[in-house]
Amino acid sequence: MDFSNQLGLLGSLDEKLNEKTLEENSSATTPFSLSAWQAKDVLRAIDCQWIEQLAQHAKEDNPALYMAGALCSAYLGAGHICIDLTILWQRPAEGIAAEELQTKLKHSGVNSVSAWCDVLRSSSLVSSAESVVERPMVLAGTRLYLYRYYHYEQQVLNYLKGQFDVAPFAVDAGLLATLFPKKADAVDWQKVAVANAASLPFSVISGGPGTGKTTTVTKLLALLVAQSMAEGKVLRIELAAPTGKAAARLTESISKAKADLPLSDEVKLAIPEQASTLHRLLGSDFGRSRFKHNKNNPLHLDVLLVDEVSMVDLPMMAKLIDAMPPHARLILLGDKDQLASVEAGSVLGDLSYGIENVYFQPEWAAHLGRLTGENLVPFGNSSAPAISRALTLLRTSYRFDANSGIGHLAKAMNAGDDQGVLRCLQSDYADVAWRVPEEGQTKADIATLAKGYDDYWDAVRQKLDIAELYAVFSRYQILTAVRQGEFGVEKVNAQLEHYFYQRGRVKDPHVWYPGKAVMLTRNDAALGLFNGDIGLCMPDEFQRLRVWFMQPDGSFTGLLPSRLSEFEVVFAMTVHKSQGSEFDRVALLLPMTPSPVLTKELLYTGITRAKKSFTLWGSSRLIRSAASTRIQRYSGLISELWY
Ligand SMILES: Nc1ncnc2c1ncn2[C@@H]1O[C@H](COP(=O)(O)OP(=O)(O)OP(=O)(O)O)[C@@H](O)[C@H]1O
Repeated sequence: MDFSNQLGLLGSLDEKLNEKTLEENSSATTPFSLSAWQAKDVLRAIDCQWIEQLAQHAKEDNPALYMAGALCSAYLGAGHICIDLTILWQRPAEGIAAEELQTKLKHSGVNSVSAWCDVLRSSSLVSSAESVVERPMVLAGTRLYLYRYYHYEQQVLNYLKGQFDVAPFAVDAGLLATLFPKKADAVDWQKVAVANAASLPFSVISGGPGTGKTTTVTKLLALLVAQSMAEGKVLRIELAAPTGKAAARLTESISKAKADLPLSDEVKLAIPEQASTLHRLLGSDFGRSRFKHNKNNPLHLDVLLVDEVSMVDLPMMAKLIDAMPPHARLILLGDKDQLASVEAGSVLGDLSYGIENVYFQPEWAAHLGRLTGENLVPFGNSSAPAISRALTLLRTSYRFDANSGIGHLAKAMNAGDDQGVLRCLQSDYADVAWRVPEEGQTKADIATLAKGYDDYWDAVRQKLDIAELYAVFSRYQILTAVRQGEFGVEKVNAQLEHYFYQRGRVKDPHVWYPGKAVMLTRNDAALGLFNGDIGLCMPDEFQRLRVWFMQPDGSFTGLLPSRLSEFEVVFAMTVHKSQGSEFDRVALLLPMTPSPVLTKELLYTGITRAKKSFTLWGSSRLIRSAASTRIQRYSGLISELWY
């Protein structure tokens, strides 16, 4: 979390408050002691620091304001865009009982949510959403935001609302029929998705693993390209994804899917394959949060396709939208059920909130029915909000058939069906296994887990070409749910390296060695590498060890290890870091003790990283509890778009 977001605004607040110095204000009594909540880990040091500074500047004796502000800051740290005072009143946070919060508020004269809102509205630190001015916080109804995040949310909402009234673009139904020649009995949602996205300036296509997202958007791009060619126009298309790995996968999938298109080579050639990271597309100057491309210097494109959108946080989405030229189309692709972004927001989840049940407004269902020849009347819903028009959900997985344990397990986990998950783990599926780790057995478990890397060590010994080695490495991955503790990523990596050392595969785990696998933990401006990029250490032709990174175009760059500053070993990685990647074989390790990070989204994301085999390591108690725990992130997007 970028704490400067909170503290940064104090700079401008400073000026507005007549350059009062901290010395002058040092007599200001901190109006409410936050230390009790900090001691319970409800607040972080940064939340308290921020509020104390605000209190010193504003000199308002207003505990109810500072309580709300501190919680707003803490919730942002946990990934929420705002807090809703109505919800907070009943359920403040883990570690604070509603009674405790309400008693504290009552002591400061606040007896209800509306009284709390009145107190906030009267403060010089809070702007009202009706007439926003630059103050540290904004109150919109009962939702309280830090100013910057309110602004990001408004940017996204204003963009979306601006797209809803655009008249649909013409779509060549004949071309659509060429691209989807077979008539299936059930609705062909891929065809509907293409017709929908081709009709609109903004669209979202969501689907689980193997539901044909890439196949579908490749056909969509083909349709757009062919239509433009027919009009004698050249379409500028850009492909992007949040991470280097996801961009490389998109490049690979699009180039494969293009080969099967039933269209001319001329059309195929005009569809780009090369995807870049969002940072690169927007012109990152790394350390800074500003990008080269923005409203004043928009991207030079007509169509932008962004994959793995579940990983895109609200600030990045706002910056992306800001850089879109007004005439361009934006197509978002992702799996709405995956873990939300590491940083604040759950943009794809919020946009797709009602996608499972709501479907299209009746006239839009009729429009798409005419284009596709599908009977979409049953999917018309007169109460569907405007956003529903932009969404299509792909429902059939072509990767996992009826016999696939991974498919069934993912489905049960996604539905939060804890009994179904256990039944699936106990069944005889060839592609799913379950192990319950026991205390004191870690050594044996690590040996079992390490066996998955046998192929990789063979490849290292044979000094395979780096591209082949990379491919072998990418087939197997150990995932962990947590960073610390038993079965946390740090300990597991150390234990694996030690095991490889004992087996003679690694001479000295404390120095660079052939086969060492690392993941960068920070963007590196000088090297043009990104957080999450994976490097494999192997000698070059002069027998000098280099760490090889795959570039988005599939080529490899070898760097001297001394040039890398922030990285970690990656024989195991967290599920968070695995988003955007897939592996043939996955072992997912749950911690030994309960953890708030164990949610159905985390396990679903871990399960769906596996293509051919999946082993879950964890107790039935923790698996059941995770299946029944959903991540919820507060924002105003759902209420503004869906109600
Ligand atoms: N309509 C279809 N009929 C048959 N096979 C299909 C269909 N659509 C996609 N496939 C196949 O299913 C597989 C997965 O498709 P694709 O890669 O497009 O899905 P995806 O949703 O992008 O997958 P991922 O989860 O890997 O991102 C591919 O082998 C593809 O050829």
